[in-house]
Amino acid sequence: MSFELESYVAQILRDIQKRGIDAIREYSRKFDGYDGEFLVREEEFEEAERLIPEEDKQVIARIIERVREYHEKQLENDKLYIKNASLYGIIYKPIRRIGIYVPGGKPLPSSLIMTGVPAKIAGVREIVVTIPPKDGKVNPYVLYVAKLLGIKEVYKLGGIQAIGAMAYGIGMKKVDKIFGPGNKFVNEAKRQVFGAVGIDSLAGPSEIAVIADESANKDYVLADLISQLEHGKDSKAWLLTTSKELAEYCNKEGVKVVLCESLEECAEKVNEIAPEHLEILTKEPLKLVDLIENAGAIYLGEYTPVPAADYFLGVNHVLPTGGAAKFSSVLTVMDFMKRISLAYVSREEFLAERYLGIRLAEIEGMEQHKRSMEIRR
Ligand SMILES: NC(=O)c1ccc[n+]([C@@H]2O[C@H](COP(=O)([O-])OP(=O)(O)OC[C@H]3O[C@@H](n4cnc5c(N)ncnc54)[C@H](O)[C@@H]3O)[C@@H](O)[C@H]2O)c1
Ligand SMILES: N[C@H](CO)Cc1c[nH]c[nH+]1
Ligand SMILES: [Zn+2]
Repeated sequence: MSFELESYVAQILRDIQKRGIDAIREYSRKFDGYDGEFLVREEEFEEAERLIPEEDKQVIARIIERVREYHEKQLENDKLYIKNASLYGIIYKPIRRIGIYVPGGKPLPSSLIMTGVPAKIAGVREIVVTIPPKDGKVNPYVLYVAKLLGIKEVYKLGGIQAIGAMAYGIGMKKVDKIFGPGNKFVNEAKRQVFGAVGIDSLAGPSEIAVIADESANKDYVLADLISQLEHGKDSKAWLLTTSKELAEYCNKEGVKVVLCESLEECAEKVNEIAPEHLEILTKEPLKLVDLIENAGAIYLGEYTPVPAADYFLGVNHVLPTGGAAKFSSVLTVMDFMKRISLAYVSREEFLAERYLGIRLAEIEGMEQHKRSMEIRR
């Protein structure tokens, strides 16, 4: 992230905090050419539903089913155990109110499926969606997906102003955590509002890295690299290969080609990049997986191209970019939940073990902590 981008976004967010809805309206006019009501009306949902052909409704239903099937397996049970008649553990609770940003430069209903489905599985009660309008309207497929998922609060808001509105509660009730991908402005705004709200990850402009050897189909490799560049000029594509012929074939605008001595060297370079997606198209792709430490998602073999994962495999396509895969992960159901630690201690354990706490309180000079443990009978 550049210093210019950071200060540009900070200035807009500060203005939104200071001037509230007036600033939101102004930026909406300026960046999205929109000057109307932000909240989508029931008639607009109905109109969107009418516009969608029956076959597309079936495609969407089937994709939602596949995404649901994959994500349901991620739901974790509370982890509790009993020791000395005491109860210890971790319990999970859904976040109460979340905001989902749906990209709208090129509207991506698939991104609402990828965020809305796991949110529902987690049991989130209140879901707000924002998406930049085009010619004053929200993409009908996005509204249709929202309707299928039971999401009623959809706002015609995009970019930094959408993130500011959700984070500071302007023109809507404030959310607890913001989810969803977006361009560099959205991503930087999410980074800056972290603290006022939670965020899922830094899921910015799309990226792909491919590790391939001489066994890979050249056309497949090139098509996959170029697929992610289609998202926009900030997207990135790297090819790491041991094949000179493939390197030459894929040496096209926007593709950074790195010719390596070995597949191990390819893996090392990938770990430095920490790409959003990594495809491995080698004779034995599974053998390389152990060497990869940093990637948002790893897809193996000829029949797992990134676009398949973007749309229908069921795996989540909201992934960290810009090197954030070094410290964060693909979106899962558990990102929509909080962990709460739980303990219910028995008298006998407390009395037998409290000398530990009392001594540590003495070491730290915490008289009142010590007293709280000492006075119990
Ligand atoms: N990492 C992931 O998981 C993932 C998944 C899907 C999509 N993506 C990425 O999401 C992005 C979607 O981008 P998009 O542009 O299509 O939609 P977007 O909704 O993210 O951004 C469009 C909005 O940006 C704002 N904007 C544009 N120019 C601006 C400017 N100069 N100053 C301030 N605000 C400005 C406008 O409000 C506009 O509505 C792509 O980069 C794509 O690669 C990432
Ligand atoms: N490739 C994107 C994630 O970086 C997801 C997506 C949505 N639509 C098309 N592609
Ligand atoms: Zn994509």
